[in-house]
Amino acid sequence: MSRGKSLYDKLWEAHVVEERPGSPGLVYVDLHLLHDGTFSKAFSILQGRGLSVRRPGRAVAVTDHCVPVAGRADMPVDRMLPVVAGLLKVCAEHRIEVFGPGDARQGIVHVIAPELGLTQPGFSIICGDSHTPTLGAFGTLAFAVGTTQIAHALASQCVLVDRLTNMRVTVTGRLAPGVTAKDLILVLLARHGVTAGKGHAVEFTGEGVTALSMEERMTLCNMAAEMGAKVALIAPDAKTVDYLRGTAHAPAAFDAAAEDWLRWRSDPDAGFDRDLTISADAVTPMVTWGTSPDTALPLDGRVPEGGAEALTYMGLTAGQAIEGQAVGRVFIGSCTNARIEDLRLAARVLAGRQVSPGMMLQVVPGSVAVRAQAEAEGIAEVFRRAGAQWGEPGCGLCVCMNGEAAEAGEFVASTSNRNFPGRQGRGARTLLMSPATAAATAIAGCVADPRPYLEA
Ligand SMILES: CC(C)[C@H](C(=O)O)[C@@H](O)C(=O)O
Ligand code: SF4
Repeated sequence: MSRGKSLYDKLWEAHVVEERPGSPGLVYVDLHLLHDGTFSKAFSILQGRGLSVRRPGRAVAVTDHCVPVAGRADMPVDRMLPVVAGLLKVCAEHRIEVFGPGDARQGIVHVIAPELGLTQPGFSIICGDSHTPTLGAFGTLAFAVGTTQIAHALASQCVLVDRLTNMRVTVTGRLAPGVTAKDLILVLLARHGVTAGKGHAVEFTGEGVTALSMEERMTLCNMAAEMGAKVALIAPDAKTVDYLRGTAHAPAAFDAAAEDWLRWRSDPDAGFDRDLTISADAVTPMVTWGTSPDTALPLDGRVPEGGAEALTYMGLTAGQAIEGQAVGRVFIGSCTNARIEDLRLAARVLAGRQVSPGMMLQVVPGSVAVRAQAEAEGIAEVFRRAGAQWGEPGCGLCVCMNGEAAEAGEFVASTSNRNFPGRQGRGARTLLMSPATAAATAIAGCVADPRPYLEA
């Protein structure tokens, strides 16, 4: 009996140019996103082969990984890391549009691509960055590529990629107040591990997903990458259409396009190779204790036995409570949680309060647009009054590719997506959590539950 097609199958079939049994498929790329963290070698390959960029108008570049996020306002580009000027130069040479420092469209690639309406349902988008599945929240076939594939795509507007199998994660129920999409994905990771989505395109579906805002959906799809998923997907609906309406790159015939977008969904009888279900009602605020994103536990949990190496790195003891763990620095930022709703939530916790003495709280908005919005809404002022550093858009302390880093041994409460050893500085200890929990932690000086602050 023939079974229906999944959203992934449909997107694949709409973009695959050539497919032979046992070989990767040749997939056409509607949009190629480039950033300052991974472009350089790919352009060298191109140059070495004497090739030019086939469709410069179908590529967009942005500086995010390597730009400073503090004191940037009047800084000349040549005082930043050389790679920043390098990206601007190579893009000028190849006539690729680039959003550099000072550009109103600048921000973290996965934040600006949706914000500008560059991400649309039914598109195929690639980027040399593992968190590209974030864009799948729009029903977009978005996936990460490596250096060679970047070069191939620049030269041909196509990439060779293996077809994935289908996985479905059904989310029932709804998240409780003070509990976020970040907590939901951390529960999924804790339960199913960092390889749960390996080889699969993961479609999130169910009441718990439709109830999420577009920004929360992006958080979910962003960290599907931590489950090993190359592609994450959510079927477009009215919220998707509303989000994209009025964006800079929204189609001119918007209503007709929107109608077309809504057909991007899995058939009711589509088959999935793996099926998981999770209840959103039961999710509570989560925090990681170890050195991979699946080492997550509820705030009232205790650090588990085992994982001796992780415990040594983290300086934690099996059996200890995680709530109340002292923290030196809080980072609210990254492509996981630096959109306006994340900042609004953090500001609700911080309003009228002060960060704990000696605590460093850095708030780094995901884009220039998010930053301006936060200024306009008075949220930036809430952060400043609380004693936070209010940064300029970029990846910043999420990955430390811009020269900034936390200190060895320092505990960093972070709204980012990875807690690998050395990720936020050599010897630095990352605790992943939601923006609400991070804000509460900044006030308390130790890992703290945001819910009492939100109720008060
Ligand atoms: C620099 C880049 C290649 C890297 C990625 O691919 O994800 C970075 O964004 C990260 O989050 O680790
Ligand atoms: S914010 Fe972090 S996870 Fe996201 S693209 Fe930048 S470095 Fe990667």
